[in-house]
Amino acid sequence: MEKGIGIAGIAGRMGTLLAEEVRAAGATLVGGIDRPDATVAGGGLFPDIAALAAAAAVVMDFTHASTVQAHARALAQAGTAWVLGTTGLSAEDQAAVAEAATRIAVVQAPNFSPGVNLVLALAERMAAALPAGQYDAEIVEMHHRQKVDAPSGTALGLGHAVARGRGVALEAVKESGRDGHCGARRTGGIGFAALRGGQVVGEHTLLFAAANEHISITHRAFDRRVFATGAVRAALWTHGRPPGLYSMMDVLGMAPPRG
Ligand SMILES: NC(=O)C1=CN([C@@H]2O[C@H](COP(=O)(O)OP(=O)(O)OC[C@H]3O[C@@H](n4cnc5c(N)ncnc54)[C@H](OP(=O)(O)O)[C@@H]3O)[C@@H](O)[C@H]2O)C=CC1
Ligand SMILES: O=C(O)C1=N[C@H](C(=O)O)C[C@H](O)C1
Repeated sequence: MEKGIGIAGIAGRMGTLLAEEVRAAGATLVGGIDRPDATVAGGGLFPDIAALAAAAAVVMDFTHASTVQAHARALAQAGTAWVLGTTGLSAEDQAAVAEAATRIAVVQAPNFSPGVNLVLALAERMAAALPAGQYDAEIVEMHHRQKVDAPSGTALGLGHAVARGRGVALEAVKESGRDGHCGARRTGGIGFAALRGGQVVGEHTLLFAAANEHISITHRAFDRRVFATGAVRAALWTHGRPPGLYSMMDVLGMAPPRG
């Protein structure tokens, strides 16, 4: 990779670790963008995403959903690959990601840990095997008090995996933020609950609750570094990759072959 790796959000919780992991992988860190007065450990602080995109072969992006549409345009224009970890995207943001992916390689994942991606694959298989009329699917997540979006991107990813397994669209069956007289649970609904507190790195449980048994699968991240090493792996994987919207499953070799 001639130009090296850039980081959007380089001074943030993830950005700081990403910079360390780029160096640990023996790759070149060109620098990143963040708030103008940010201190960056290694590489330069670029004035904006266009300048970073011009200098880097790939940008790892862990910022805020409000940046996504501008970053999509700048990276597509520069022909720079994009590893997108930011969560909380709107439908319009997601459309901008898909548009960029017609021109550049984009690896988008709500969670870059190998363990969560295995859980996502298992979730789809479990949902396909357990009748929706008997097994109520509930997704519970907990994160640190600073997290700004809910449910987490990973929780939504789990919801989509369950919905795929059941052959339905998540939007049609999602039950989020129950409060007050919300009525009885809908058959086939996929429920979400988000807890926030302390410095929890990220915990996700998918529960299938039937009348006579419960099955649950839980992932706990103890250190953000697990996301950072996965994202650097994804960034290196983009080298020479044709335009397209890829997932961490593609990077891990767990995705079904593309038709
Ligand atoms: N996919 C995955 O595996 C993971 C995804 N995430 C996601 O990554 C994102 C970031 O998380 P985290 O690192 O904890 O958050 P932080 O708030 O610690 O870091 C984000 C950084 O981006 C900066 N930033 C925000 N907007 C801009 C902008 N317009 N231009 C330049 N810099 C900007 C912030 O600056 P300022 O503080 O001034 O706003 C901050 O320094 C979240 O969406 C989170 O959900 C997190 C962990 C793993
Ligand atoms: O904001 C975080 O911290 C995390 N965000 C991601 C998400 O929304 O799923 C991944 C991880 O759980 C940490």
